[in-house]
Amino acid sequence: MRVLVTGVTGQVGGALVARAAPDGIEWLAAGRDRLDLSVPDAIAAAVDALAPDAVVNPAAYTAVDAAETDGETAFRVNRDGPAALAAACAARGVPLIHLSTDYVFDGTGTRPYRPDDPVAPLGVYGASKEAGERAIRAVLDDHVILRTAWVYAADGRNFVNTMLRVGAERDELRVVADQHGTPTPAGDIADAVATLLAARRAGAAVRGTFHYTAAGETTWHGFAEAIFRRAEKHWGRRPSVHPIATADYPTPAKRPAYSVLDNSALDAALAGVATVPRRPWETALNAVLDTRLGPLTETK
Ligand SMILES: NC(=O)C1=CN([C@@H]2O[C@H](COP(=O)(O)OP(=O)(O)OC[C@H]3O[C@@H](n4cnc5c(N)ncnc54)[C@H](OP(=O)(O)O)[C@@H]3O)[C@@H](O)[C@H]2O)C=CC1
Ligand SMILES: Cc1cn([C@H]2C[C@H](O)[C@@H](COP(=O)(O)OP(=O)(O)O[C@H]3O[C@@H](C)C(=O)[C@@H](O)[C@H]3O)O2)c(=O)[nH]c1=O
Ligand SMILES: [Mg+2]
Repeated sequence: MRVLVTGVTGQVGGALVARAAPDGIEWLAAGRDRLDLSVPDAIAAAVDALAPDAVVNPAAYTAVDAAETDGETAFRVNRDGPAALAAACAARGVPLIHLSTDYVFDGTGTRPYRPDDPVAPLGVYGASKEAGERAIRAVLDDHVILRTAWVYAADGRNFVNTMLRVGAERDELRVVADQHGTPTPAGDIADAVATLLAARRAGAAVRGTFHYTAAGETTWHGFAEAIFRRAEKHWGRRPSVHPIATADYPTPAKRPAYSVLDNSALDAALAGVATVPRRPWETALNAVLDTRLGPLTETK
């Protein structure tokens, strides 16, 4: 089974193609040079040229604040590109696994969001991703939309690397403590996608919208504290992180106050076929930080 993977310079796409493909699966890595989501008219030809048996689409416009003033690009990349990709999959009769986000929710929920809970994005990025989900559902039955959240990897533009950069320079940081979610490593998402593909190859017909994150929940403040708890073992110092309210950290885009995702639908869909790998968020974070900062020694 030849699996076309987009966004291979990004966190999730990069983790996927860096990972050994499951038995019988071969990755076809397609960067922006081979498949540009902002040129929807060229997508069918790009897919035909690669002739995949399945497509995974982690490529996206992910700059949440920039999207507020560049909605045209965000919608082209996050809605029109995926729509064309889904149409190309439909024409070839192959499935699409598409990545989406917790930012499709408005954050007024009081229990973890289920895949069929109503969406109401607060910002342009979330709206463009939500529009992409709808566009895929409209043209391709054989799809999996996998929403995840708060993604990071040792390399990449993410909150962990922002905190490490700023925390290396300053002794005090201020981080919002009233937005709740679940930090999730790109490598774990890649493992979940690989599990889905292997299940698919074994004949399981998993279709629809699902959630996948690490286990547990925290706030951006709690995430920052955990980052520095581990970094201290490497650095021998620890900056203090002051909890603040969202109102005290103004950003162009509004973000959900609560976007914890209920993962049980995915586990249920794969029950009896495969176990979806999932670690507690802080266990996963510590492993990624040790990769990023080097091995711990006894003396540190
Ligand atoms: N990052 C996060 O915190 C979260 C991400 N998600 C979703 O998960 C998925 C993966 O995110 P992540 O890996 O973190 O994203 P990254 O921001 O790390 O990478 C984005 C990727 O998309 C590619 N890309 C951007 N524009 C285009 C385009 N016009 N044509 C082709 N490729 C393009 C980039 O390529 P290039 O290097 O050329 O720019 C890059 O490879 C996305 O769908 C995202 O919406 C969901 C929740 C949280
Ligand atoms: C750097 C920094 C951020 N913050 C706040 C701002 C914001 O509310 C929160 C997170 O900021 P970031 O900009 O790093 O994260 P953000 O870009 O909002 O991350 C999102 O990216 C997209 C792609 C997704 O799909 C989401 O799941 C989510 O991961 O932390 C502080 O309070 N203090 C700080 O020093
Ligand atoms: Mg950001």
